[in-house]
Amino acid sequence: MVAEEDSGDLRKDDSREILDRITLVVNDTLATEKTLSSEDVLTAIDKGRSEGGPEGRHWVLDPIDGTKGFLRGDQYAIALALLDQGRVVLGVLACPNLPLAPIGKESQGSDTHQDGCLFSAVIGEGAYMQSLDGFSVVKVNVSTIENPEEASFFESFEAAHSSHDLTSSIAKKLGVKAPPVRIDSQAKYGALSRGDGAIYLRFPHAGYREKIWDHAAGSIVVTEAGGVVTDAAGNPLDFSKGKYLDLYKGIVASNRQLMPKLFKAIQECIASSL
Ligand SMILES: Nc1ncnc2c1ncn2[C@@H]1O[C@H](COP(=O)(O)O)[C@@H](O)[C@H]1OP(=O)(O)O
Ligand SMILES: [Mg+2]
Repeated sequence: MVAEEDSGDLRKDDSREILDRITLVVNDTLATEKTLSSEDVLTAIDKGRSEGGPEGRHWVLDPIDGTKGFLRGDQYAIALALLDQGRVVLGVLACPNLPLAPIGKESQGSDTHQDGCLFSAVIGEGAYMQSLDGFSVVKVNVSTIENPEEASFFESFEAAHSSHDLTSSIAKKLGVKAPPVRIDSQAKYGALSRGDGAIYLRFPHAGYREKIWDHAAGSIVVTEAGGVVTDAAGNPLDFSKGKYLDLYKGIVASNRQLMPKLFKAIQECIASSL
């Protein structure tokens, strides 16, 4: 398993109390007769130390994606994906604070006010959403919008995670009328997969390297919903290189119809920002 966290901090002396609390929660949650010790819990966390790569199968886990959103009480996600020979073949994305009803659009008179969505996708089988309590499974599809002026786009809430200036110049060039929808975590991929918006733009600042656990589950949910996820040069994301993604500039996700115009605007805006 390739996972974001290890047990390093929990093994420190001053973490004893929090480790005891975590061990209690784990034992309350697991449906097993056996009671785990704190050491068992630490050992289980450290099973996430695999480096991934092009061979065999690897689970890829981000237990809390969008830590900033989680702490603010906004959006976050629990993201799990399966790599087979370096390719994402399955993804599950839990978004406990994402409304089941569409976000980022004019109110559509929905009477659903429930929060908590679970997105899932298996390669070749489409993408699905259900409520976190396991009801109402629906197939999801990305937006079919072709005119960029009618498209709305998602980006990071945190300006430190993605350049809001660059996305704003891209949106302006495309004639996008709606303001950006800024939310944390891979919940953006989930919302995109059900057509809440039509574009997701992510341009981390120079020097930041994207990790596979931040995109594996989200990207298969979007591609199985009919969307496209690439870097800013149109290259597909390559999950076979270990923990990191080698990207040109950033990540772009949208529907097929919008991609040509989107790339043209992206190239022009990147060129004029250099
Ligand atoms: N400086 C950074 N630039 C881009 N992404 C970052 C940066 N620091 C952390 N992240 C990661 O970006 C992802 C969330 O970004 P966003 O919510 O803006 O989409 C998270 O995986 C977060 O890590 P983490 O999972 O530890 O929260
Ligand atoms: Mg993350």
